[in-house]
Amino acid sequence: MKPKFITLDGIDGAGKSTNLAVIRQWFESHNLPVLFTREPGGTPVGEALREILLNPETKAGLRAETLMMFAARQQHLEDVILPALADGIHVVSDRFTDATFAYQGGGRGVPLQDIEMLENWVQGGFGPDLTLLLDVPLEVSMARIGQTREKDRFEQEQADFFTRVRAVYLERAAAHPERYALIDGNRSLEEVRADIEHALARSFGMDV
Ligand SMILES: Nc1ncnc2c1ncn2[C@@H]1O[C@H](COP(=O)(O)OP(=O)(O)O)[C@@H](O)[C@H]1O
Ligand SMILES: Cc1cn([C@H]2C[C@H](O)[C@@H](COP(=O)(O)OP(=O)(O)O)O2)c(=O)[nH]c1=O
Repeated sequence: MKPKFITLDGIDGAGKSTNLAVIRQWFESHNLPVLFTREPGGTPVGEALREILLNPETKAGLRAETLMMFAARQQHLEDVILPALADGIHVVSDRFTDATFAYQGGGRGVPLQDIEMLENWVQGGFGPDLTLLLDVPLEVSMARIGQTREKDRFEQEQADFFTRVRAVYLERAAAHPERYALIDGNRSLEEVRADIEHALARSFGMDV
């Protein structure tokens, strides 16, 4: 079986971290080799860039922020993602290029054509086989983030920023329904789990 590249994305508070455990358990129970990684991050260079990017003190401009996301991604692809796939290991990334379209494009207003250009430069034609997109209404995301943790540089943004971020995610999923599993994250954990398991099974051609 050709190894798959699967990404998990969505606005902050949609339930990504919570549901990574579901994905992990699914791979374990099907005895499939898998590597979990994240963006920005996944390599020493990427993790150093993550520190800069998420630090509320960082005053990066729009283009510098976007380029740092892609610099981290370039290293991640070269050192982690592509080698694992070449070794027959499936890869699950907690966020990928959809997040750049959504956050830097939708949120910050970087023209989407500029992001597409960088996507082509860094990735060539490479991209996820499946993107699990967790979606929740803004109020739910805000309530969840507000309750649970110290906010990073992106989480400190205001509601209108996340409205634009969410809209770009949803537009991308609507434009390429074959690649995305749009999952309503505003339900019980059991219901969300069932949808994620269903999407994974479908992607692997298993009877569902
Ligand atoms: N389906 C759900 N129902 C209720 N609470 C949830 C659900 N999914 C996640 N949460 C809670 O919301 C908060 C944010 O979830 P988390 O998984 O950290 O989101 P993300 O990684 O997408 O930012 C956590 O406190 C988590 O327990
Ligand atoms: C990958 C990526 C992430 N981001 C943002 C989205 C998130 O707010 C942040 C990464 O946080 P995230 O991975 O969600 O971490 P945590 O769940 O630990 O808070 O980086 C971008 O703005 N652009 C990108 O290309």
